[in-house]
Amino acid sequence: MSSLKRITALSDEISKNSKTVTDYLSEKGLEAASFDVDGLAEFPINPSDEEAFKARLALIAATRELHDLSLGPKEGLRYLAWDSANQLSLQAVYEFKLAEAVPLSGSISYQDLSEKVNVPMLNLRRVIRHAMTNHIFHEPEKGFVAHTRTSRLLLEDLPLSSWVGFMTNDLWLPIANVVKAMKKWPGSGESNETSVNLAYGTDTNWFDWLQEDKDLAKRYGLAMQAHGGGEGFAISHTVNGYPWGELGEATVVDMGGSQGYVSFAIAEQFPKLNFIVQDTAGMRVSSTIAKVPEHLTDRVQLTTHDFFTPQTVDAQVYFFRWIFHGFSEKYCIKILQALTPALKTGAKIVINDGTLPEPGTAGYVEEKSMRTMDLFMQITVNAREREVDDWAELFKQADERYKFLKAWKPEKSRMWFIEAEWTG
Ligand SMILES: C[S@@+](CC[C@H](N)C(=O)[O-])C[C@H]1O[C@@H](n2cnc3c(N)ncnc32)[C@H](O)[C@@H]1O
Repeated sequence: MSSLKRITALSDEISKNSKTVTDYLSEKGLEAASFDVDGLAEFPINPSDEEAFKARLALIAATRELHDLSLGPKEGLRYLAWDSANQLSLQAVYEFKLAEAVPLSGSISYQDLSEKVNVPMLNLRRVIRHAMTNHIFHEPEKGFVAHTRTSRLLLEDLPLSSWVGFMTNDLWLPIANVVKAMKKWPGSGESNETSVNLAYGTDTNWFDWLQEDKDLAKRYGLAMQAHGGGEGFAISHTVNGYPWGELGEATVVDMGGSQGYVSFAIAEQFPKLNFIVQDTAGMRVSSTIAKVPEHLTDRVQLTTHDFFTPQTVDAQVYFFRWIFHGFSEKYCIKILQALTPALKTGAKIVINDGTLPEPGTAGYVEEKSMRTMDLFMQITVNAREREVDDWAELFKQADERYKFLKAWKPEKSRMWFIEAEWTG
């Protein structure tokens, strides 16, 4: 397609998809998301409303491409490289607690704000004015700062503001050390040979290291909550995306199942299933242990088991959600091998995890999200997201008696199901 035609096609697509979205919202008497301080922080489009849901994703992809095309490759690359300044202004907003210091209604002068947060006026004003180019705060009249819906989220949504702090504060130095780590430890799958180790001068792996700092551990936990609340990661996809009902009366071992919240959700909907939720001893101390809801106590048990040690529980299904993407091949193979002592012929291994789409096959939003997640797994733990073929290979390498069955992505989910069977 000629470059002129591409621009016209994109703008037509944008106009068509905006109309689909706005028609859908106005028919329901709803508003769109907005930067207005009292506006909506999210589009109220139910994923089951296929047309509007898909139109919005197409709108994001087309506006992004048209934006980049309008810049052109040369200017685009210049911008791309120095857009790390976005991280800088966002970090300053987080670190100086500016969302708390700006009043929710009305505005505050830069001078008063500067005194309130104890940051010199000129430095403060420039980071805020840069943040404003990303819709964080606005300047209703010259010299005054007021909230937008985006900055208000930093004030009111603790998991999301923790995500911001975690990414801009805690992971910024590691990000700057990834290439250095790749040169120092080429191809390493060890979780203590990462950019985090270089950035913070530690030999300890990421999870142990972050537990040493209570504030960081808390911020990480909240940030992961914000990530789990992101589009496509809801537990409902785990509950509805696998034919749990076809298992009949069965026991599922939820390995690395944390405090059991995923098992609770599946158990609620499938009354014939029993769950053994295994996690490390550290997750079973009184300060972290969740209560099993009263009506599920006879079907869900929280237990302790290290998945690198031989499995002893006899079950029909061994379930892993968000486990394998946190480990390199060597360790994933160890986890699968440690299962084999307990496996009976026909036992299923069910994995619910990220999977990289074949390049160009997923929409822009999903592709970008999964590619970014893949990089973050490298940054923190030298792990990776996998393609479908990689999953099949993983089972093969662990033990020839594993038979890889299939991998699929429930519609609208960003997480996949990967299923294998024990034939031994
Ligand atoms: C990313 S979380 C996933 C939790 C849960 N499956 C979910 O979907 O939200 C990883 C979990 O694996 C657990 N874990 C890490 N190492 C483990 C090990 N060696 N044995 C058992 N569980 C482990 C962690 O404590 C944590 O609960």
